[in-house]
Amino acid sequence: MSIDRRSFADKPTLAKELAEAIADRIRNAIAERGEAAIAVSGGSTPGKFFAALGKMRDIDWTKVVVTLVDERWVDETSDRSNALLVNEKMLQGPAAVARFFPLYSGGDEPNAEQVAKTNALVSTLPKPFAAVILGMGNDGHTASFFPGGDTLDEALKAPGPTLAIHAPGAGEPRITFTLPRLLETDGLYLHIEGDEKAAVLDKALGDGPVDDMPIRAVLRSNAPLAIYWCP
Ligand SMILES: O=C1O[C@H](COP(=O)(O)O)[C@@H](O)[C@H](O)[C@H]1O
Repeated sequence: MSIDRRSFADKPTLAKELAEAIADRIRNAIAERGEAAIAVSGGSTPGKFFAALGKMRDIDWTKVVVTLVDERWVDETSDRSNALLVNEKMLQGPAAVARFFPLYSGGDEPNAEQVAKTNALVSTLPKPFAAVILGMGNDGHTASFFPGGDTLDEALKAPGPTLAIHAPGAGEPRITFTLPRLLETDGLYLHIEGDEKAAVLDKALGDGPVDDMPIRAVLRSNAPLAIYWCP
């Protein structure tokens, strides 16, 4: 386990520093492989980071593909849609020319047919990811690896690329990249804010079952992880 835990004074500073780190990853991937794919989280935390990254002019956004680590099974008109957040906050200005691969593929339920559609799309992503930016809920979930998830075990072990998951704390049905697929990345980041999340992280770093706090599967993987936190 190699964890680099970084603290920043406030949210704008964290957003700027994280955006610069991800921009470096994107530029390096483009220089090495001609294109870059990043997978970002949704929820309430990443808005400022998305805005800071999307404003960067020294990235060739025509060579960038953005996708989500996970999605609520709602269409993009819903204010619960992670895709809506990415489109409104990041894919504006210079970043508007980037391609976006959504995980939601239609209908009320991520059934086998819908997940197959999403998998067909995300299987065309450049590999590895240039960067994967995870978030974390106060229940210790990350991506849509929720405690009590009906496919949690598979989500943490299967090659994927994505699968459907339902959990009591998840609200809607979900689709999520699997952990092995997310670990195929040049850089792995965890972005959390606030004292409550710092306490959840401290707890997750201690002993205990992965099923109780699925973020532990990330923390206990061999992948180098940079944690970005601010109050
Ligand atoms: O539902 C989700 O929650 C997590 C954490 O979100 P936050 O609101 O506590 O920042 C997020 O990382 C994930 O992508 C999202 O689908």
